[in-house]
Amino acid sequence: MTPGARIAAAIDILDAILAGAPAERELTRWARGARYAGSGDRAAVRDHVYDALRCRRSAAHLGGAETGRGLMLGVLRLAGTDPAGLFTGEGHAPAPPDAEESGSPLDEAPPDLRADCPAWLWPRLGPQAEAIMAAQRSRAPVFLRVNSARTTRAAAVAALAEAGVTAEPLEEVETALRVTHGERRIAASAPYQGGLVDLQDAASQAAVLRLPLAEGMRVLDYCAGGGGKALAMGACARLELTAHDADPARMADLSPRAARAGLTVRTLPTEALAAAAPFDLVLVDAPCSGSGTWRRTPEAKWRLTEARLAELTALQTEILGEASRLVAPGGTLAYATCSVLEVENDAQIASFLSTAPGWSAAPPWHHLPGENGDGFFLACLTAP
Ligand SMILES: C[S@@+](CC[C@H](N)C(=O)[O-])C[C@H]1O[C@@H](n2cnc3c(N)ncnc32)[C@H](O)[C@@H]1O
Repeated sequence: MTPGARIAAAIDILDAILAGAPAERELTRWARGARYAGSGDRAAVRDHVYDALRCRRSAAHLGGAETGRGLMLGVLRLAGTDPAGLFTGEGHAPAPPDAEESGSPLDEAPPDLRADCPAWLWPRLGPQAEAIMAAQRSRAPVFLRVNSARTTRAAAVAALAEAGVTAEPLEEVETALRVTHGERRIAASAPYQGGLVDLQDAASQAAVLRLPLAEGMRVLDYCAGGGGKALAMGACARLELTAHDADPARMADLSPRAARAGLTVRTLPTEALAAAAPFDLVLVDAPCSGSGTWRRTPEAKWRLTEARLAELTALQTEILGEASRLVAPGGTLAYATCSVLEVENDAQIASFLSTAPGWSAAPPWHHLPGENGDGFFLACLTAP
């Protein structure tokens, strides 16, 4: 495909996403129908689509319309590229821009638009709003977690290099590697297949390393999902690990993943939890807005509504109450989100403490999205 044809494909896909279709589904649908597209074309189209979704408000402003075409004109202008060189109308390239598509300058736009933040959310981000949203306008780095129970970072780097993946240790997080080349080769590589490394954001890894884990502890991952946090905890110390999720299908891959990592994780349904309690540590990696990870899932940024946020905070309050009843006396309830919103983080902890006599909390950890990982929040509460 020519560069112009790739942009034309991205325009069609973006139009479908703007009409409500999920981004991944649209990209897959397009790839199935575009047999002529090679892997380089598919990667380039995907990058165009995600670049446009991350910067949707500013791109629409610069491109003159919130349409696939407007977004792609805006994305090129954001990158300092004159769209006329690609919007040529030749072959499969989009038609040249007309006078109405010249867009408006960004420097006169309000700060929330320039930061690509939904307008209603801007006041809720507090004094760090600009830094939080600026970090989410570009692609996220890829991080791996080295399974420290099985190997070292140096050995993992060497094994990855043999598979064509270049990675370097991240100074700030002792288990993390930043992938600098060959990320598409990770899934098929021997160290990944053999459970020596796992894909996990560096902030999630740093959060797990902050948990008070010790040999022999009985630990429950209450919102386990695919089990990323359970596996990371299991690499920190020899634990008796239990995983639970309201949607058990989300844990379907957990047993084979655990086996690859050399761990055993028992999964339990809701009705079996009370009999299995108490646990020395219960981790609640709560369902949340994901506002600290929007550079990975930019469409979620635009789909979040005030009503959905209210639903999520009510669910978080309920989950904290349920999970707290499973913690042993003197044990730890660890509450985590990948959100940067106060209402999902500190406000939840304050509300829990106001209704749970005898519980105490250590100062929480706030991680802003940036070079060293996504936005993340962790609070460790001690049971009476
Ligand atoms: C942020 S995700 C967990 C990610 C996972 N811990 C990981 O590291 O990959 C939140 C999970 O909470 C689950 N969940 C939602 N409501 C729940 C509830 N009431 N009780 C337990 N799990 C719940 C969701 O199904 C989802 O898998």
